[in-house]
Amino acid sequence: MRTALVIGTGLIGTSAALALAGRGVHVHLVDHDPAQAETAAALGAGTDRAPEGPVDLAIVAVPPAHVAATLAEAIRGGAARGYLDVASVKGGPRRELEALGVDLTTYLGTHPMAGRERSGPLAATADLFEGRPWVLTPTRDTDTEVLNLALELIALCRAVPVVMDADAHDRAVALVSHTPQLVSSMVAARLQDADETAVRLCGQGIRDVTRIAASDPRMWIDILSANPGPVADVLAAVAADLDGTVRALRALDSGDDGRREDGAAGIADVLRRGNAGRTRVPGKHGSAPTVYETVTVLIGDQPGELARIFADAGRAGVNIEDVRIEHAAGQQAGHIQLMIEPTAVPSLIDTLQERGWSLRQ
Ligand SMILES: NC(=O)c1ccc[n+]([C@@H]2O[C@H](COP(=O)([O-])OP(=O)(O)OC[C@H]3O[C@@H](n4cnc5c(N)ncnc54)[C@H](O)[C@@H]3O)[C@@H](O)[C@H]2O)c1
Ligand SMILES: O=C(O)C(=O)C[C@]1(C(=O)O)C=C[C@@H](O)C=C1
Repeated sequence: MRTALVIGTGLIGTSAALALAGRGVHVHLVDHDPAQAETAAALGAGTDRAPEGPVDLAIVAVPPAHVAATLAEAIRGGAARGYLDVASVKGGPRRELEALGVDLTTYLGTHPMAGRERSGPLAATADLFEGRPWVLTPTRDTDTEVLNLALELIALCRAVPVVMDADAHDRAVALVSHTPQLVSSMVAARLQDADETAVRLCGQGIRDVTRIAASDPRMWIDILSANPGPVADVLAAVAADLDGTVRALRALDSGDDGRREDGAAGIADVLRRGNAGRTRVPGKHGSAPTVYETVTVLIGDQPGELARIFADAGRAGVNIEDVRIEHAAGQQAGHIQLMIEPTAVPSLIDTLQERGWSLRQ
């Protein structure tokens, strides 16, 4: 692929453009808000000048409700040899395109399973898709050329291609993406009017559960409107668990020993099923889940602390698999949690203690 056109230069469009531009593809950037395309160009994602002729691949990265109309216009205008979209839902946009009577042989519906709770080009990064699944939904009519262009895009973004049927994709993301978004929003919504004395105690648990509650509601209204049935099915199952859990907690709160025992069994059941589900979440880069050990270290809120601790971990020969930072309320310090292979724990602890770091249990 030598040339590409990205239509919609927000988080996803600009991230793909940055990856392509960084690997030598000439990328043109278009957005219905020209300031967004200008920002993406200033970040090094390509040029905001229109291409002079058809490009190799057009990537449509606009909100789901605008995907079909944007694609139809690009296909009818002959903007590219192949066209794909990256929307979070696949069945609806394809049916809308079919209804518009567009020739769909050069079109492929795709969905990278990577993103962030922030929107716009300034949130984009060239490595957003690295190691992440990128779903392709070809049909019998899809041209081999557009399939090959999509595979090249995915390889250039260092993602992992996964081929699926569009409706099966929508049912899968209802479970692993769309319902989690709603549940995160509902937990975060409890905080809206909560007392400040409670909110200032927020620790890592609630940060983990509510990160995606900061996502753009307009985008999610679009996504959920295009996948309401499958999401309602999963949410109904969650609601049944919620009902059972409330009943178990009420029983635990009663004065009757038998009811309390039943309540404890109900709570244990949901927690154990949660453990079992969590072990099925793939690890970094889509590999089999790995259980890491966490080493927690106190860090000061001053320049260079993170660089210093990473350098000391490097000195211990330890690969940091994941990292989290928790800032202590009202203090010039915080905790950094370093997730590492269990066998590396003794050597990391020894080195960090030698280098004067304060470790926490
Ligand atoms: N945010 C995520 O985590 C994520 C992950 C994977 C896929 N997606 C999908 O990627 C697409 C883009 O999402 P995003 O997070 O980058 O959103 P975003 O809000 O960051 O960017 C969308 C961009 O599209 C532009 N736009 C809107 N309508 C347009 C039109 N008709 N023509 C041209 N430009 C238009 C907007 O000005 C904006 O710059 C969506 O379809 C979304 O479902 C999002
Ligand atoms: O990590 C996040 O912030 C995301 O919400 C990303 C996420 C997801 O659910 O995994 C959200 C929607 C997209 O369609 C794909 C990815």
